[in-house]
Amino acid sequence: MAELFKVHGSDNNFFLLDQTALTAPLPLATLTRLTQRITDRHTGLLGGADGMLVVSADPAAAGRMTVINADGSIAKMCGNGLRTVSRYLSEKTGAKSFAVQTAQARLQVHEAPAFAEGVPAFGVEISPVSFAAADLPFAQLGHEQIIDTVLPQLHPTLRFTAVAVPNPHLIAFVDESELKSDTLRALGERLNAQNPYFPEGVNVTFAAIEGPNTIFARTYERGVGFTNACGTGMSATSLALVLAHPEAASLAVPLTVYNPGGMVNTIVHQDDGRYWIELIGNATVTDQISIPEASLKAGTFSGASSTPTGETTQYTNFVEQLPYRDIVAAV
Ligand SMILES: N[C@H](CCC[C@H](N)C(=O)O)C(=O)O
Repeated sequence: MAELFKVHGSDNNFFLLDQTALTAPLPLATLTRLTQRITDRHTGLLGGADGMLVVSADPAAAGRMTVINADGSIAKMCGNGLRTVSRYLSEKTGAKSFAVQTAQARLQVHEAPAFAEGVPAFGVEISPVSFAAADLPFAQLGHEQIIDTVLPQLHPTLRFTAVAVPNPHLIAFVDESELKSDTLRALGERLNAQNPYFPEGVNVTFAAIEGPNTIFARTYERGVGFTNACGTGMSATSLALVLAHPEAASLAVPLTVYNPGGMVNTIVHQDDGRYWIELIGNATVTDQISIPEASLKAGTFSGASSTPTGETTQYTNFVEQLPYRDIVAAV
């Protein structure tokens, strides 16, 4: 029997598979098929998920994380997922601070103080950061870089920032009524269908500034649709906030980012002219799954059986006392 875990960061939920525990690693095509099936919200396992996190061996890091979106596309990174992979590797190796290899970068991670009883937390590095059109990519918008800029092709008045961290993100700061409206869905759907502006799709985040160093963020994700939270999205939004709204946030000062699934802290750093963001938040394991390795090899989850860990209750208690539950109820 092989083992799988259902995990989440800010309720952005995933299946986590450690390939090193299998008799042989699965080919990418099998992993993709398995992800599409197991994450399906109607026919998948345990109500499906937003994607799959695959852990493999790496010669220069505690492990390597591959991120597969629910639709089978590959993501360059996943901030909420990396916290759960960090917890998994920390419990496996005993290390509290180490590096994890991702598609484009080797990122530093560390255990952080728990957010609440039974709500363990990890801090992860989000980098590299780029505003270059080629790195998102975007085209035909009339700009080399998009920082706090009106893009009439997309919306008559909203001001956008586009940044790769390295996942591609498009961000707008909006008021709470716009945050709750259907504008985000319409824009997310449009920019993730065939379109001339973001030919490879883009994660779209709307955020409301709630006070000094405090925002509420919602993301429509490339390859998934609406998720409860997007870790790289909240990190990119924190950087956009520092650049576009210096009255609300500054470099090196912790920010609190609320989201429909919970909250995280972020710190935007600039070292030697290079931006990077620290993302700190829960790393929760909700279920332990045992599954025949033959099923995994066939790209299916037949014969899987699961046991809840009990962490869901503690996480729910933590989330219920957070502010802005009225926004969560509305979106
Ligand atoms: N939810 C993830 C990001 C997934 C990104 C993905 N949707 C893409 O860029 O393809 C996070 O916590 O950072």
